[in-house]
Formats: sequence, C-alpha cells, structure tokens
Amino acid sequence: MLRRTAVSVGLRLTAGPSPGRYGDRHASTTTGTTGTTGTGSSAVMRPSSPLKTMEQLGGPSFLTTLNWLFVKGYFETTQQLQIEHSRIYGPLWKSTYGPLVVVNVASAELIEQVLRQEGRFPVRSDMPHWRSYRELRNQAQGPLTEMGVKWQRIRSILNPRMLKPKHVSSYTNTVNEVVSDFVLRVSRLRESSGGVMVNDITAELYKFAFEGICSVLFETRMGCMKEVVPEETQKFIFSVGEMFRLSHIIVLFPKSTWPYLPFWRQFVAAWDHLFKVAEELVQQKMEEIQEKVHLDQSVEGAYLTHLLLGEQMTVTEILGSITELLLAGVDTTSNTISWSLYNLAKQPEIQEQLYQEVMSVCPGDKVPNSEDIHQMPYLKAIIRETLRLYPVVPGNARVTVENEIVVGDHLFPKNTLFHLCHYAVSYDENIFPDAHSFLPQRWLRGAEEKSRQHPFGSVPFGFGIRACLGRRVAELEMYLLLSRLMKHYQVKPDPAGTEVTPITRTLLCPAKPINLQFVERAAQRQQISTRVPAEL
Ligand code: HEM
Repeated sequence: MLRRTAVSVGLRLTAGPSPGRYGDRHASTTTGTTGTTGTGSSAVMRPSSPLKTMEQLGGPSFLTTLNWLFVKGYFETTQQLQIEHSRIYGPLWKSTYGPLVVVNVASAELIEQVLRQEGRFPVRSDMPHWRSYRELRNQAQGPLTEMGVKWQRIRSILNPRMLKPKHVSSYTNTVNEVVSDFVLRVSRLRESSGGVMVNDITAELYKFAFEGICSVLFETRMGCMKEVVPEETQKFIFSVGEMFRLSHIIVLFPKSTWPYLPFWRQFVAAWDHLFKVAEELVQQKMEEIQEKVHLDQSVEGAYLTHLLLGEQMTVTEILGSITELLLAGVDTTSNTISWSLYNLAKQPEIQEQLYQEVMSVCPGDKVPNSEDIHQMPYLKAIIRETLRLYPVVPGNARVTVENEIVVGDHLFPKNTLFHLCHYAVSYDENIFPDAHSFLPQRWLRGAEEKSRQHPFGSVPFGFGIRACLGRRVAELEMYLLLSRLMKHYQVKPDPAGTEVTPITRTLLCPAKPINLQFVERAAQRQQISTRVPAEL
C-alpha cells in the first residue's frame, strides 16, 4: 500500500466552486405538473391525472429479454435494442433481469424529468461489480463509484483543475506535444504500410488518449507514441477494454455466483493491473516531490502534484480517484475521434469545410491552441454530431435514492433504477431530422434546427453535478488532435469499402477495426503544383 512520503509544504488547493456550476444544461422543467411535494430538485412532481404505479408499467419479461439478447443477438448491440424496444413499448417501459427491475426511459422530455429530480447526491447505479473489486482489494472508491456525501467531497476536490477553463487551457502545450507525436506516429504507420493506409486507427488512438491523460495528470510520458510501446502500457490499455467488456457480462449474474465465474477472475485481474500501473505512477510522483523538497526546490506541477500537496485526500483515496480518471480517459476520447475521422473520410465536403476553417484560423504551420479552438465552431459541431450518432455512453443510469418521483404519468418508489436510453433519443427524428445522417451544421449557432432542439436530446457528457468530470480535458484533446490532423492529412475511406457499425461493451465502440487512408496535404499541394504546368 502506498504511503504519503511528501512533506507538507503548506500548499493547498483552494476550495473550488460548488460542483453544481459545472456541466449544467438549462431547460424547461416538466410540463403538465400541477404541484410538487418535498423540497428542491428531489421534489415529486404531481401531474393532474391519477398516477399509475410501477407495477402497471409494461415491458418484456425476463425470458423475452433473454430471447432478444441471446437468440435475436442483441447482446452486443444493446444500443440498438433501446430503439427496438421503444418502438414496441413506447418511451417508458420496464425490463426485468431476474430480481433486478430497470425502468427504461427513451424520450428527451422524460429523461429531463428523471435528471431534474436526481437529488443532491445523484447515484448512477450502485455498480456492485466495480465496488466489490475495491472491497476485495481494500482500495478506495473514486468519483465513478463513490456515493453520497463521500462522492460530493471527492468531486469538490477533483473538479477545479479538471473543469475550470483557466486550468484546462493550461494543459494545451502538454496535450499538443502528444498531438505532435501522434502526427509523427501516423506518418510512420503510413510508411510501414508502404503507402497511405493506417489500419485500426482506434487502437492507435487508445495510445494517444492514454498518453494524453497521463501527461495531464502526471506530466509523465508513457512512450505510447514510440515504435515499440512499453508492455505495461499496452497491458493497461488492454485491461481497460477487458474491464468494460467483462462488466457487461458480469452484471447479468447474481453477485453470489461471481467468485465461481471465470469472467470474475479475469475482471479482478484487469482491475489489478489498472491499480498497479496507477500506483506506480503515483509512487513515482511522490518520490519526485520528496526529492525536490529535500533539495529545497519549489514544487510545482500539474494535477496529481496538486492532489498530493493539497493533503485533502489520503494517498489511498488519491489512488482510487486517479485509477478511475485514467481508465475513463482512454476509450472515451479515442472512440469518439475514431468515429469523427471515419465520418469525415466518408464525407469529403464536410472534411473540406473543416480544413478551411482550421486553415483560416491557423494558417501555414501555426499549431492550433485553446484560444484558436474558440474560433472553430465547425470543429466543435463535428465532435458534437459525432457524439450524437455515437454516444460513448449509449445508456446512462440514475437511482432515485432520496425520494419517490413522478416520470410521465407514473409514480416510482424510492430506489428505482432508471436506464436513460440516450442512444435511442439521439436518433429521434422529431428532435434530429434526418437523424441517421452525419450533419454537423445542425449544431451551429443560428441553424434553424438548433433553436428547436430539445436540450436533453443529446447529452453525451451526462447532466448536472454528476456529469462527466473529464469533459473539458476530453474536448481539449479531441479538438487539438482533430484540427492538427486536418492540417496534415486528408482522410479517405478504406479502399476495401468496409462499413463499420457500433457495438456496446458498456461503452460504445467500433465493431471492427476502422482502417483509413491518410493522404499528406503537403504532398497533395506539391502534386498539384507539379501537375499544373504539364496540364497547361
Ligand atoms: C468523449 C469523451 C467522454 C465522454 C463522452 C464521457 C462521457 C461521460 C458520461 C456520460 C458520464 C456519466 C455522467 C452522468 O452520469 O451524468 C461520465 C462520467 C465520468 N467521466 Fe467522462 N466522458 C468522456 C471522457 C472522459 C475523460 C477523458 C475522463 C477523465 C479525465 C472522464 C472522466 C469521467 C469521470 C471520473 C466520470 C464520473 C463522474 C461522477 O460520477 O462524478 N471522462 N463521462
């Protein structure tokens, strides 16, 4: 177990603003209500007509659900099952998984109702498998798994340097170094393919994302962009994927059976590795700080340094949080950038418009920074549209731990587990006309459609005080990488014409490798300039 060795040097994180300031979306509250009971956001909203009970809510039986998952084959495409089931049962239905009852919510209005009544300490789900691992190994819960007042305390410590714009923009140079290395890596991969192909770009982007989040948290480079990636790093990335894949399976079994499942042992092994790597990085940082203190040098640094110096958390608590930040930072940004590139390759006119925007803000060799990004609305719209079509978290959850709540015309008891079907809502034609098409312009200010969009139609980073902690860092990484890639390369589809669709392994990811051609812009310009005289 880690022990804090750094001497207190009197530096403390100043208490940040209340977490409620971050990530809030403002929208109208429930319509059709006549009054409320209780207080604050946890109040029960009472509609004018008599309320139905949870028992009266329709939905598939356990056997029917098993049939959909394993006979009809939706186990890996549960995001699509949201759409199929909402067609059959409407926007609100109940699914049973043995003793577990889940209320599915698949309309923007109803999702808004659930989220606006989430209470002071929102609970996503009790995540028994993730929490059990921590109990087994005596590790601390982090922001993903902790609950109640303890969760609120963790967020109040972690939030400021993850979400405040001035802190996030201070990570620009660090992230840009990783972006530069990624551009070089793409160039090496093209060379090794003997042309312009880069196979399995998502696998490459996992390395980018891990390197990026490590550089933000630890100011440490992990060597992910090197020709040969260190084995431990490769194993960390693999373990993140395994942990998410196995999570999806383990929750289907009762907790009492877990110790006998081979999946459980693999799941524990994956977590062991995640904690091991994080522990080594935390230990390394503590030693660096210790040495500087001994040499009487000033101790400055990024995220982890501040946590260690702040002394608001024990080292075990810091380890629990850092491990969760690391794992949350890998598959999320990488899958999103993969889908962006995949769609840009398929739609050259959209890619050209993005290229023109980037070049107009950053002409010549200018490297885009966070200030430049503010002037790139189309770049942001592309990421927004990507996250609508491919929300990394296709279905989120909330447990109403504080009060009974009304959703639609039903009253739900305390401790109801709601599954928020964000994927299904993202494809709702009433909110997003031509919903299956990749149309970034729908997100531009002034676009007619934007003014009509329901604010809960696409909430890829979640909502409220429990919304994504890494949102600002994720956006910074995605904007800086995509804009720079555009400057260097024109991305074209795999000549084999392979179509890639998404699957769900807790997170939404590509069902098979995304292969793309990266055609160098400079080479293109040169080709054009050498061709012109001949054509003349
Ligand atoms: C495209 C990138 C990402 C997307 C779409 C995304 C999405 C989400 C969503 C939907 C949630 C649940 C929010 C809720 O329940 O309301 C979440 C939670 C979280 N995310 Fe992200 N995420 C991304 C990247 C990141 C990154 C890079 C990090 C780490 C730096 C991160 C760290 C977290 C953490 C710690 C939580 C748990 C927050 C809590 O429960 O208090 N995420 N994310």
